[in-house]
Amino acid sequence: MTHIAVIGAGQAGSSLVAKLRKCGFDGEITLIGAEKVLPYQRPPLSKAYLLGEMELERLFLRPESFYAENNITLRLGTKVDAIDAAAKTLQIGDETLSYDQLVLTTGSQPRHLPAAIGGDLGGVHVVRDLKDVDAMAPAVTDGARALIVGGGYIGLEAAAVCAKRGVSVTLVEMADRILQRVAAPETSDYFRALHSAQGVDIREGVGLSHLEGDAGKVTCAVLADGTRLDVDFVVVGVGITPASELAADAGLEIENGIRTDELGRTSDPAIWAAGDCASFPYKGQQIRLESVPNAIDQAEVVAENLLGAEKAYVATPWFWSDQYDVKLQIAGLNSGYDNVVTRQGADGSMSFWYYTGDQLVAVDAMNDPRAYMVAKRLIEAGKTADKAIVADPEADLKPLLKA
Ligand SMILES: NC(=O)c1ccc[n+]([C@@H]2O[C@H](COP(=O)([O-])OP(=O)(O)OC[C@H]3O[C@@H](n4cnc5c(N)ncnc54)[C@H](O)[C@@H]3O)[C@@H](O)[C@H]2O)c1
Repeated sequence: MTHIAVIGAGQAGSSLVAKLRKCGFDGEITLIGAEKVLPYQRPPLSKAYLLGEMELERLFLRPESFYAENNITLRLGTKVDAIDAAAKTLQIGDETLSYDQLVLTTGSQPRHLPAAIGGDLGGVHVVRDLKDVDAMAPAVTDGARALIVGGGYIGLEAAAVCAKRGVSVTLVEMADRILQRVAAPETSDYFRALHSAQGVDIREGVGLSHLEGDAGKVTCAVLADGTRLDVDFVVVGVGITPASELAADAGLEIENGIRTDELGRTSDPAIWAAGDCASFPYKGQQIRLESVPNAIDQAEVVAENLLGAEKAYVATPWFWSDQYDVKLQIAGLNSGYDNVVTRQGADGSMSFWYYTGDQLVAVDAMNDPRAYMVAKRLIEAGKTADKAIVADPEADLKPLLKA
């Protein structure tokens, strides 16, 4: 019987095995995950779960019974030590497990601050896994003082939760503006103002020099400009690196993560990859997307291709982030844009529409689901939006879809 093994039991791995069964695959499936918990959703970790407003069980993507009922062997708390691509086996401690097809959905690892600058002190937290948030949550109390390093999604979402809990927050962003990896300056300005209004002290263009501690626990942060801040805890949100070591050691091609073709196949014909760890061709580039929608969509396409569909993965990038009562929704990738149209919506909602010439390439929408939905559909269809209509707050956007 054909055996498909999947390494990595996160969003991509869980979606992939479910899709295999949905497509009628009746061979053997093994889903291997290093963490001991059932596959869970990560987005609530830096929001509702950190706030203590979401139970652990509600994080699980599927109940345990799902895997049993679908005859999927779940091997949690299991670390794969090596892949022997020639022999088509996995080394797990003393055990050797054979596969016919292998999928790598190994995700990514958070970057840590180096130990040399105090990154290993107690009270210094990353936000990636359940255990990270469980370790940090008790520190998030009224009156505590926090330094957040990094003004990306993790840093800003953590800042919002901390501020809501009465923590006094300073956030340092090394680049000249927050959210520079994912959004344009207009959106950075919007979120800077939002956080400032909640009392978060955002400092851009300044990095962290080092952390100081007492009895192994962080007490003080020294910024690159010499500023000293007394702190009770530190949140580190300085990005992630794709988990590609196993693949590299197995001799697979690595390029910005595990390199795949448009089908999701790596340089070894029996090994596939999907999610945060995988790079794939997109409009002439080899890109990697760090998002839940990408993890699901790519994994599902790989599942179909494992069964012979030969279907190219066509990414339609979209992202979201919740901060305070603002929902940011992003459609498309704004790389290469050269002009922006601002649309003021009702009740303080807003959207920024990015164009290359007259071609719409991306939209950031704040509390404006309609603008987001219309833009996403236009971008997916390769269409554009008349700038005068976009800029007119009274104009209905829906007719743009019919243009
Ligand atoms: N809502 C969402 O979509 C969401 C929410 C949380 C996390 N995530 C994902 O989790 C991953 C990690 O998020 P993240 O925010 O850590 O990564 P990120 O790459 O989005 O942001 C990291 C930020 O840290 C800054 N930085 C790096 N080194 C620094 C330093 N030494 N001092 C100060 N600033 C520094 C960078 O300039 C960058 O702005 C990403 O893939 C992200 O997309 C997504």
